[in-house]
Amino acid sequence: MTTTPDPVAAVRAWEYVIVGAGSAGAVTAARLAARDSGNVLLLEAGCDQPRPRDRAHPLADASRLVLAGYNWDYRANLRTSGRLEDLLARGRAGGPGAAGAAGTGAGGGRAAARALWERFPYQLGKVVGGGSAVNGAIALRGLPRDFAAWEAHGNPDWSWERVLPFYKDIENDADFPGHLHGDSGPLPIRRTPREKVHELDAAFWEECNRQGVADLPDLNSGEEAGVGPIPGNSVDGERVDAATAFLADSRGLPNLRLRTGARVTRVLFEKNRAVGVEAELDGRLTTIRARHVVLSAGAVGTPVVLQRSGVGDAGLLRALGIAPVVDLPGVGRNLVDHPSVVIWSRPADGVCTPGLPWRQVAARMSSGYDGEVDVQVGLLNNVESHTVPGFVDRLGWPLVVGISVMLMRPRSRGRVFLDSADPHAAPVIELGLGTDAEDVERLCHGVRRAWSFLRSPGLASRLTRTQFWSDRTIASEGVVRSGVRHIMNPGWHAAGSCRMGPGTDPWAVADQEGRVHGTENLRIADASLFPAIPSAPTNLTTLMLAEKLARSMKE
Ligand SMILES: Cc1cc2nc3c(=O)[nH]c(=O)nc-3n(C[C@H](O)[C@H](O)[C@H](O)COP(=O)(O)OP(=O)(O)OC[C@H]3O[C@@H](n4cnc5c(N)ncnc54)[C@H](O)[C@@H]3O)c2cc1C
Repeated sequence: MTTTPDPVAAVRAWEYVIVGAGSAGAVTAARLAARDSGNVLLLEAGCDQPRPRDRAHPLADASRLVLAGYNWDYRANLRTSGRLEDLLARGRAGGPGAAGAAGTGAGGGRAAARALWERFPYQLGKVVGGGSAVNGAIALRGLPRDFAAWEAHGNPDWSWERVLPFYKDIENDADFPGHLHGDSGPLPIRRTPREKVHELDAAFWEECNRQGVADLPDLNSGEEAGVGPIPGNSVDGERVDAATAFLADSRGLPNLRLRTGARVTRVLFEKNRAVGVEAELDGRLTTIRARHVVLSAGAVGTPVVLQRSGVGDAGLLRALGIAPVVDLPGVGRNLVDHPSVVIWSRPADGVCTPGLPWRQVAARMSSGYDGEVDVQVGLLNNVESHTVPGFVDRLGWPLVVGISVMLMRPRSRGRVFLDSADPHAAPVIELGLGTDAEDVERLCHGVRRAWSFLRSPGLASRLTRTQFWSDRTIASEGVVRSGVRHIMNPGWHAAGSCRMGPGTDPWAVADQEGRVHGTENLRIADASLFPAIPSAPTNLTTLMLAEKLARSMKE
């Protein structure tokens, strides 16, 4: 039987192959293709979005997250196990089979009855638009101090002054046109006016003011404490994801090809020069040649593709039987996400309605651990309880309201790695939340602060019951600490697993233009590059990063 080769494999060599059509991949592909810079192939493991897109379609509905249907079915260990160390020991001892089976370390081998924290649903986006197509459409920038940290990691091109023009280039901020904001970029940014916020959000806002948290009408400027409307990339309740904002207008370009159902298994090298990728196209293994390969597979996908290609910790690669191309121990390390604690309550009848906005107001403030502005607090409103992972629904509450405390700059770090060379093996994701004791202490203080908001008359009168927490549990330091450790969850803001920095940094994977150390013609452009997680959800910063990197690729 003869089979016709897939058209994308029949091209002799693409100028650029971009792996992953998520937030960063959509921007990178659109920007590269808009310049007449040769042919660009964008490969996405997931499916395309329906076009035209119905307003009621889950990918369009910004009132809720999309956690099924357009997602990777990953499970994350919220802590760490000894599994990676087992593999590294095996690699040092001489390769596959040299030591016991992987997964025998602390916490690694207990297959049965694993607690939620060991297999937390970590449903990153698997669709054109990636995370931006399934997320909460919160469009908060990082703070100037975050980029001081990026600079301190040896990336002088990423100071606040140097990133601000790129935030502005991507934004169309209708509320604050002016020198600090863009008003003609592809991404619409809107806030709910105070008089239109939901009664629960209004009560939260008032209580913030009463407790001395000042109004901050524009949370995308400055870095001081304050409360205000959340900037969002949705218009009239419709999510405007990266595919809609950046890719839609480029789809017709003759030099851009989007191929969905294309899961890249590895980068192909001649010595250390990337010459293409191997991908499963609708399940069929295919070789695609390219002069430049850009990995935009996200903070889980990118390190895993690198490891499978022989770029990573040589000890790990040897343990898996993968021939090392470049020994880069930082690949998959420094994984970080924002830990949050959510206190769930049942609203009084008639207060909440499914389909109404779920995030409208946020406050950044000090938890009280020290003077630092270290937590973001806000309500998760109008939430249907079946959409909350791990919600103990014995209580039978169909609708819930959460007050969420998110740690803005966690110190804890996790890792993502392969424990098998099988191209279909799922990555091991260990988020390491709370491995740094200070993170736990800050969250404990933040939870007490959130409790004081919840007990205010404006909120308490609209809520009937609260899950787990009470005045008594909050008064006990031990209970709060143990509660925080057990309830803390990630924000699906995976970042940092291939951090950028100079070659002198042993944990850096790419330079500040995204070029993978020790290789040629191979770049990264996605949230895995973040040297430190921004103090806010990560999408807007990922889009800004891709905009800036695409500019440098074009020069
Ligand atoms: C449920 C959820 C809620 C969130 N809420 C918010 C929010 O409200 N605000 C905010 O700012 N941020 C939010 N985030 C985070 C934000 O969306 C991400 O930080 C951002 O999308 C990361 O962009 P990226 O380009 O690095 O990766 P992604 O957008 O994840 O893109 C990676 C793409 O690569 C594809 N891919 C992966 N591996 C392969 C492979 N081997 N071959 C081919 N394709 C591959 C994936 O399918 C995906 O489409 C949320 C994320 C999730 C998942």
